Amino acid sequence: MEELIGDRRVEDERSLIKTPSNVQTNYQENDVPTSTDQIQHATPCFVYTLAFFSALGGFLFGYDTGVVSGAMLLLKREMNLSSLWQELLVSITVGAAALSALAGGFLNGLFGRRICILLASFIFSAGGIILSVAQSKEVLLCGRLTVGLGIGIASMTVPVYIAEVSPSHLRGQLVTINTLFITGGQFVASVVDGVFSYLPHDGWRYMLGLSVVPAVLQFSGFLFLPESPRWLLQNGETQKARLVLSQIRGGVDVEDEFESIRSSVEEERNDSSGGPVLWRILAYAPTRRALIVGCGLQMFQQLSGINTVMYYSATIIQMSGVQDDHMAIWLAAATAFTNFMFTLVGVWLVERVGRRKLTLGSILGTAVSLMVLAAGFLLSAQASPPVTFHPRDSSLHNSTCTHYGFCESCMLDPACGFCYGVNGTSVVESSCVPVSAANTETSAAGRCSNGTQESAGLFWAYNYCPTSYSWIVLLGLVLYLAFFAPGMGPMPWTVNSEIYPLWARSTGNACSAGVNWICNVLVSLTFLHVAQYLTYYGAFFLYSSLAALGFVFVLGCLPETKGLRLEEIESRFGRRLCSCGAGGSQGVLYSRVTGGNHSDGDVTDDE
Ligand SMILES: O[C@H]1[C@H](O)[C@@H](O)[C@H](O)[C@@H](O)[C@H]1O
Repeated sequence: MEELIGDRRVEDERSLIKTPSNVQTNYQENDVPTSTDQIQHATPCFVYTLAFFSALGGFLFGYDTGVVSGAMLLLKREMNLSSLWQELLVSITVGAAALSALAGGFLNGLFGRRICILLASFIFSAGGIILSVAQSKEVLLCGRLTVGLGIGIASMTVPVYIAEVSPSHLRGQLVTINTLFITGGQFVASVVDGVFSYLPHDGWRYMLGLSVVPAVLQFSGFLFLPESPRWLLQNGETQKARLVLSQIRGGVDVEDEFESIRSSVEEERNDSSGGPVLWRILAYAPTRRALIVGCGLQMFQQLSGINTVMYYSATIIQMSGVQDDHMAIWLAAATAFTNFMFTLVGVWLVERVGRRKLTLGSILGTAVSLMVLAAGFLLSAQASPPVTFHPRDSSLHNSTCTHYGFCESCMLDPACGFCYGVNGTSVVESSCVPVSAANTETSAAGRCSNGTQESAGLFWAYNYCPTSYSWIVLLGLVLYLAFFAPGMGPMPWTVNSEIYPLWARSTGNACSAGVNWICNVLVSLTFLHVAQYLTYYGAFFLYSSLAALGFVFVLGCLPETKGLRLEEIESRFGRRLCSCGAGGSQGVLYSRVTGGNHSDGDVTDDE
């Protein structure tokens, strides 16, 4: 019986999905457009407006996490920041995001999605203002903490809100647009960093303060936008929910959809055994499995090293011989742009190939490109130029840097850099010397204390070594972004927004977003140490193995949710998922739910 109902719902839903064949058949049979057809053709602009204003939260998430690297270059000079303070200013935002994402689950359940988005944009605006007027590093810290609180709430609320207001055939695409806005925010931040890095003073105030503009835009927009109809129904505001649903669907008949939400809310109410939501999620097998899948995806997203690769992109590019600082900033902007463009590919693919195939292809490609990156670093390390020149400067005698025999070991010590000359294509007269405490672009003493002096044939390499294998590293970087950005970038957010039943949605998303931010902090804080112990190629081999592990996880645990109504997705987690491969019990589950019909490239294609 249960299975029959499941079949009917999927059939109903499938007829709502726009495919040339079903639209045409309806017209031929009835001659009069049905309400289903109207839904197809009239995906109302209102849904896009809602998605746009919500995704501004994603933009701010991307902007505020991306802008700091460029701002830091100026801040450390103008505010005389020690490396501890620099690290604090970067990581406090991510740490605060982790905490507020976790708290966001509670706030979402209590006050609704709309209030939480309003709250996040208010916090973003406040944070931007604090940062742009800061006169001391303590105030800066306070501003960075504030924006972190905004990022955490936005990162878990926005995907949920978009998923809840979208029609199912567009849901994946619209939620993925939020990640497009995240990567768009990171790209805009890198351009803003580039532009304001030319200002002699206070460029960082503009960089950090500009986030107020989208924040105020989002706040003003959301004053007029509605609450999610699903949350309204769950909180007993039935009439309002019906009104909002029909407004969002452009006035077409929403009775079917409304009834399906209502019956699932009622079922949940009757089944509800009480106790804290997290406990109920863990105690009920389908939601427990959903939580494992959601948190696992978020964990593997971060463990495959996206933020390290993005952060490290400027150095990777410098390895290829770009010495000029401004040039490196612009090339880092090109990396962010590549990330953005490939996320766009994800928006295009998600409703065509589905979440599962997209994630599988993406994580496999990510693992392989991390291997390419690692191989590039390995070859560069093996060809690392030796130290051939030992300056007599007395201030260098006590430095550990002078003990290193090769550029590779010199570069792995954050206190040292490599000063070298070039004769044709070979490195000559190279020395390992301490880096200046105030500015990593120069050495503390010796020939490179004035930075790069290309006219004198002298070069300063901090954090990298001159190598002829840099093209392999560059290739690895581009491949990495091409594979990661369409799938592993957006899918963890998209999948999480849809796999939990309504009663568990806020808490489930809060936990998985929390896992994302915690793993983000872990990876970025440990990267330098990992690189020191394992060297760069070791670190990237490690990320590659973690991504490979992620592939196995996705293969065994992630069901396809494309095209299903939110209320139907719970059934996908009703059977054991994680012990099976694509042909295991998951395959059985798929054919039951879909009645074994594989047509239209719909929900069945992953058996
Ligand atoms: O999905 C996003 C995206 O991939 C970003 O580029 C990355 O910085 C974030 O950490 C991630 O959550």
